[in-house]
Amino acid sequence: MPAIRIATRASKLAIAQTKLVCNMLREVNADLQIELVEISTRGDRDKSDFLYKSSSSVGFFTSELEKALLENAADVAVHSFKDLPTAITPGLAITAVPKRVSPADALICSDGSTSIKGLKPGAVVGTSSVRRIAQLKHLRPDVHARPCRGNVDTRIGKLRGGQYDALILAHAGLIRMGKEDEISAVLPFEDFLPAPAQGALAIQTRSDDKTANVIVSQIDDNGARLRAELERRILARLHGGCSIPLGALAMVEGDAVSISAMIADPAGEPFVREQIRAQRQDAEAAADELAESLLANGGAEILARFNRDRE
Ligand SMILES: NCc1[nH]cc(CCC(=O)O)c1CC(=O)O
Repeated sequence: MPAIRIATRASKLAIAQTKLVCNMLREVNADLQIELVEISTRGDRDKSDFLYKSSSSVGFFTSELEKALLENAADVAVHSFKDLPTAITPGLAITAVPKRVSPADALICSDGSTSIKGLKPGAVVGTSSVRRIAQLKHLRPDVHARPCRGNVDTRIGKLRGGQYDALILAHAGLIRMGKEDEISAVLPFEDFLPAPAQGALAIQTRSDDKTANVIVSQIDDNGARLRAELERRILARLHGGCSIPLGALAMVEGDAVSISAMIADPAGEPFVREQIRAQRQDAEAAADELAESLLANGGAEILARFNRDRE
């Protein structure tokens, strides 16, 4: 059998994620030959602080990987699902969403605080995500959010160097990089909703590549896919794929699903958060209903203002 070529970003986290995927693929296919194709993306090269406000950030971490698939320079691309725009690229398919690790956000503090409420007055928190900033300011109007980019090690280095009092990062990324010891708190969903599909991976192939599709589809996890797709459905209804101050989390328990979502001004107010429950077969309609309800109850104004301010 010829080697399957897997495109990955070259960051430590991306490589760690891709190795996990390689292991999953080998578990279902013991003698699979794998070749890694490392690709640098705009997101890896651009270190500007205000990335997440810019509408040109669509596909920032993913479009070069998609291009490699379309040009037949690779057969499989491994993405952090939350980085993938909601608009699907013709010719490509998400063939697997493997079992998801934690969707939560995590707090790393330099002063021993173990919650957002416990941060010292006026603390400086490093994050460039408008979703994290909005929820942080909602809970603690007195703290300051300051942009923080770079890979996980760079960010933690800046924290230890005294540039910030705390950081908010994806729990999943910290787990995958073996940095769980650094975590001060995993943020509870009641306070803090994750980005749509955070913690999930999207494994993409060419739609017509039967060989790759047969192999890759074996590591798909039904529940992980359903949850991530419901969350992204809300994102798609509220926006195309650029980064907006939206959190969404779907939970599946047996035949029932519950979906929570929030949209807020990055200043922390106005802030709208709602939840809906439904039977699994009605889950898509429930996600649409939740998105409409958010928009009707203040979300439309929040979004209009956000989009105006970032132009
Ligand atoms: N855009 C950055 C990004 N994309 C995916 C992850 C973490 C892993 C994941 O959410 O699956 C991160 C870093 C972070 O948010 O802290």
